[in-house]
Amino acid sequence: MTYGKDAVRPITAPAIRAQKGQTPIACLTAYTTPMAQVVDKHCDLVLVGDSVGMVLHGLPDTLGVTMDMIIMHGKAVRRGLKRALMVIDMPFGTYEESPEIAFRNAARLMQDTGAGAVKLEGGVAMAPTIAYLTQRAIPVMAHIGLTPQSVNTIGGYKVKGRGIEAQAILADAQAVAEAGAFAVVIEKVPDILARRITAEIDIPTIGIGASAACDGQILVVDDMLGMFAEFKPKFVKRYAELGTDADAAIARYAQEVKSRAFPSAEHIFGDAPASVVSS
Ligand SMILES: Nc1nc(=O)c2c([nH]1)NC[C@@H]1CN(c3ccc(C(=O)N[C@@H](CCC(=O)O)C(=O)O)cc3)CN21
Ligand SMILES: CC(C)C(=O)C(=O)O
Ligand SMILES: [Mg+2]
Repeated sequence: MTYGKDAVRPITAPAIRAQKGQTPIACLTAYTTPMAQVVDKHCDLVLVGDSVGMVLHGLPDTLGVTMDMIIMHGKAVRRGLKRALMVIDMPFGTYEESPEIAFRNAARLMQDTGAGAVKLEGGVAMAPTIAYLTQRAIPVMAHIGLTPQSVNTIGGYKVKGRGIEAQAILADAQAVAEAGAFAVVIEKVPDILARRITAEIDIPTIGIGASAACDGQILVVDDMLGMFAEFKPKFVKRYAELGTDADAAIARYAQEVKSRAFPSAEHIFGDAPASVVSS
């Protein structure tokens, strides 16, 4: 191991921040080593999202995701990365209470997984926490608009920032930029609002269901690969249909086992000594 060198991915939080107004920032989630390896080849930023709870653990929302759960996936992702910045979501309940508690948990996430930054949900209300962390060596990505950990107070995963609510979302964007976030995810808001925010703040905006004008885009990798079959929000573009492919492959396998078509000669080992097999 090269001292000091292998620890930092070539793409750092300040490098992402410097992409503002330059070429768009390509981001995806990953939760496992093999997926992280593929995303690392092509994307600038890999998010270990708390969506892992819904996508891989069958939870109904992201609120049940724990530190231990996200740390396990973070360690796996870290092993697959050579280049991209690794960002890890702070789970619900691990940062809202106070900046001090947020620091304790963010430091643990970075120490245990090797992530280069954390992400947390919230705008104006979380600005003091974002400032506290960034002033203490923890790069923070903010997340505004639709914040899935607030599903119970919002009452669903609807578009945010239509009508007068747009003012509050713009204030959130300005607050997190002012507090020192190196980038901000903007989820499920009208195109015109995401455009205006992107034009008005000096940190990169990363859109998900937001606008092509954002400084970057993010999706849940399982969604864009069509692996998470039942989840089809408007903002997800399907670049593959791996869920359908898996269904067909597994159906064929089960049928071939039952008909003894599998395994065939090419999958079995020959030449046991006659003394063993004859009786
Ligand atoms: N697989 C997956 N992809 C995601 O993008 C994602 C997660 N999981 N889990 C965490 C959050 C939750 N997110 C969500 C969840 C639902 C919708 C959504 O559009 N749901 C409904 C509409 C609901 C409504 O309008 O009230 C839909 O039509 O799909 C959007 C983002 C985004 N994040
Ligand atoms: C959808 C992205 C932005 C996220 O927060 C997650 O995957 O948890
Ligand atoms: Mg998340």
